[in-house]
Amino acid sequence: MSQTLYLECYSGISGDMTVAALLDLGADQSVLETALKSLPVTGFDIVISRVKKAGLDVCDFHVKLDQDHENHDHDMAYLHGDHHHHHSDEHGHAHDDASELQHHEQLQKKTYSHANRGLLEIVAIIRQAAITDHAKELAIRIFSIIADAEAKAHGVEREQVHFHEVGAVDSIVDIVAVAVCLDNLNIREVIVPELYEGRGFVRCQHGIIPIPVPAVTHIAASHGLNLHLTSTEGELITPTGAAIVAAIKTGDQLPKQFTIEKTGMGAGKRTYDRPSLLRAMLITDKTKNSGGIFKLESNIDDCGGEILGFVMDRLFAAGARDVHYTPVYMKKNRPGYLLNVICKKDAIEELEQIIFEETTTIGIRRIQMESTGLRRTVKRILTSLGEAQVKVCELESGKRIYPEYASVAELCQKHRMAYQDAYHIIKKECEAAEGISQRTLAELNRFELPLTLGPDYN
Ligand SMILES: O=C([S-])c1cc(C(=O)S)c[n+]([C@@H]2O[C@H](COP(=O)(O)O)[C@@H](O)[C@H]2O)c1
Ligand code: NI
Repeated sequence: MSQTLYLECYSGISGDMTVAALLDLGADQSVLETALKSLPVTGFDIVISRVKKAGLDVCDFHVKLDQDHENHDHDMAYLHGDHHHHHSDEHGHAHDDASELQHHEQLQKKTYSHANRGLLEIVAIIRQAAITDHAKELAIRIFSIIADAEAKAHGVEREQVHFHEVGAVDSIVDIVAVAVCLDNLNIREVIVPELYEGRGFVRCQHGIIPIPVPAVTHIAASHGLNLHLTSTEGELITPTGAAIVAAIKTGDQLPKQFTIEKTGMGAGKRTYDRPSLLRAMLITDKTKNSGGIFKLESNIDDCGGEILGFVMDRLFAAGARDVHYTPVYMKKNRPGYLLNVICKKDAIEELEQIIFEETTTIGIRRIQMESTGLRRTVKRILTSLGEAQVKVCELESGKRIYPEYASVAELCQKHRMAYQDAYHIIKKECEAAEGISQRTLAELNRFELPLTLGPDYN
């Protein structure tokens, strides 16, 4: 069964935090390790461990790079210190013709080592990995979102974007790992209400850039992400984190009522004034699974009574909770009927097919509704007239018994009695069998009205 993931981003989000949170939620570590070994990329190793964050036991996913591939991603002095930039070149992102040629040569190779990759090379790397098509498609989607944001930030075409930090080995590993873990957990719905972000400036290979960094603002703008700015000094949302959310988010509203099946916590590497944590939860939407009901509606002015009677029977037989018609005056003053069908979500498809097949309608409206129901049990109780089927409903003030129509009608026929008489006997005897005693007037007085009614209450 597919699951709903809720990402709680109170300390922002990055690639490694997401992988760690998903592993903590139960993504298969050996599946991930096999997937990452199949990447045609050298110079890295992964370490999965437990660390403490604000005293909490949290999963950590670390991509260990060899010396040739090391960057400053987790070096707070480099990111936020005022020492001089390590790299003298503030390189742009556009390819010239020569580097374009070099790219295409490299696409032919089976392994890739340099850090300044373009989207085409990264896609080629992902395609060669031994991972599912769904995971490949997801990883490519995340990188494409980053490529579009980088293109906007640096004023170049998407194909000319040359990734630096975000195209380095650790980013490829993080993004492929996120895709493999989500696929492994069979997650199809993802709710991310908001992303908390810090403020100030951060150093990257181009120089010192404002927070949220441009790649993040472009991703947030193009994909409707809700940002929540805080007074924390520093970058809480990385471009990779924002792109992951943009690629997988299916909603930003948590259901009104849900249960938590599992929680996972992933550690971030950077230290700020708040613990660097990403909390992920697998949740079940209780409004969908229990009270979630729908009304199907259709106005019909050109369909005979026999057909409407017949379709009602078919709808009930196919699982409709209720079916009824309301007489209406439609356009051009035509008398017609409004067909109302109440049903559960999983019955919608079949019921709509029946309505289209049987009636002349060419459109059905669908409305999701909320409902409240009393707890009820259907019981068969032995009475002096025979066995009767009743519904026993529970209210705060006590139980109520409702004899079922078909059962009362059967006993009426058997004893040649009037319906009301049989109903009365069955109800009384079933109430006694269920221990429902006759209540006094004081017990029944729920509106706190005077017990002796005055002359105004005629
Ligand atoms: O590498 C590039 S081009 C780059 C661009 C930007 C822009 O916002 S533009 C920002 N950064 C910084 O790189 C690190 C790593 O990001 P990951 O997404 O790979 O974790 C981060 O601090 C970015 O702000 C790089
Ligand atoms: Ni950039």
